[in-house]
Amino acid sequence: MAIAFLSAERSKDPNRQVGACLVSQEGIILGIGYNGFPRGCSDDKLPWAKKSASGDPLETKFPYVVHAEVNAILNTNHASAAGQKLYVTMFPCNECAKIIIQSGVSEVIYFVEKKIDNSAHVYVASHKLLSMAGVKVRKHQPQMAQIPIKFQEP
Ligand SMILES: O=c1ccn([C@H]2C[C@H](O)[C@@H](COP(=O)(O)O)O2)c(=O)[nH]1
Ligand SMILES: [Zn+2]
Repeated sequence: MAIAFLSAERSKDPNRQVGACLVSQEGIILGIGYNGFPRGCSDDKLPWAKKSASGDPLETKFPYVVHAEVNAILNTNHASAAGQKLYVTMFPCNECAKIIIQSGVSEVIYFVEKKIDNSAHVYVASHKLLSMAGVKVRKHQPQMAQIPIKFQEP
């Protein structure tokens, strides 16, 4: 989970930084991801807005951003995601739940569940899909409140 949080730090989303880390049953890190625009799509040329004044959805981030869970699975090195565990800083949306299921991930460990707003149905659908598909889901029980990182003096 610490790696997922460190990965989230790389997200340019001003409103929500999400990180994910795919880990083998033996604890080997297989893939890391955070929410961001696709390769080659500039962070400065696409909108990070959550809402647009004009109401045009193309002026928001949603049509363009790749979710952290998808990036972690796609960034997986040679190993398959099947049977592995996905640590994610926020409970996955329904679209990520579909990718998680189809890639064969066996367990999702999440840190927080998004505060229910107008997208509540999305997370209800996630729970329904993951449960029906037999993917284990649990909330992470942190052992510490922060990740102390001390960079060694050169
Ligand atoms: O499953 C998910 C759901 C959302 N995200 C990312 C995608 C966006 O960059 C933000 C959206 O959060 P808002 O609170 O609506 O700003 O979160 C993700 O990576 N995975
Ligand atoms: Zn998602």
